[in-house]
Amino acid sequence: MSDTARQTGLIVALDTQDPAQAKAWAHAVEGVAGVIKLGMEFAYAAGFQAVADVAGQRPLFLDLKLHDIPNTVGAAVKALSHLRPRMLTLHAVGGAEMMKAARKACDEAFPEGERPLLLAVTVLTSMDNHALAEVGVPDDTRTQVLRLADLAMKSGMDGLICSAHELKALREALGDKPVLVTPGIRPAGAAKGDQKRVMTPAEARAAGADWIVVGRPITQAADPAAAAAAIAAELAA
Ligand SMILES: O=C(O)c1cc(=O)[nH]c(=O)n1[C@@H]1O[C@H](COP(=O)(O)O)[C@@H](O)[C@H]1O
Repeated sequence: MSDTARQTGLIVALDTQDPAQAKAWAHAVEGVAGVIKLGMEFAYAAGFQAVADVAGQRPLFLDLKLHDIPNTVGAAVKALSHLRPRMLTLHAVGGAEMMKAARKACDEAFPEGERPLLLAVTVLTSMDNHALAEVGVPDDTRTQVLRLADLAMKSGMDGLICSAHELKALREALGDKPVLVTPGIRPAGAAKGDQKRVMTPAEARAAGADWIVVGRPITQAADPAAAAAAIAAELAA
């Protein structure tokens, strides 16, 4: 698929502990965000009934970044299936057996199809080469992302979480099939915060992202609806 033909969607990360705030943000980005993301901050603070309440009929990216032994991760995937997420994350460094267990559990929990996309987190966008070296990985971020991406796709994952910096290399190595989702997105001039490997929405689209994930540049803006609309316009330009 050529870069110009690719549609890149916007996922808005509703990172808060407050269900009323999450609902307000979800409402503000209605029609602009293709998917809303609720993660561990919200689920741990507000609980899974609140996750279901905020998501309602909206497509949900449930970002819990599962990482445990295969039996536990498989059981967790089944336990979460009632939420019917559109996307679910797990850490690729959990290994092939863990990812295969997640995929098996997912197939069993959704026998009719329509199962969540399983997305493997490669190297967090908050990490750089130095941070990788600190956890014992001597390779650079790109090499490690490509290694984990290959393992993830061989282990039944549908897609990958990566930074926009690795998109071109991933497309070259793996083609169009993997769903590539990129956080660490910052509109020009926005504060990076704790993110290290960042790109603008337009750059991520040009590099081959299927979805970008944006949190604080929208949720902490004076007008979240306008901020989301501006990013969507940048993706559509
Ligand atoms: O899995 C994720 O969504 C994720 C992976 C990653 O490598 N980096 C990353 O930032 N995220 C998530 O993407 C969102 C980014 O938020 P902002 O930095 O506020 O735009 C947060 O909810 C993170 O949990």
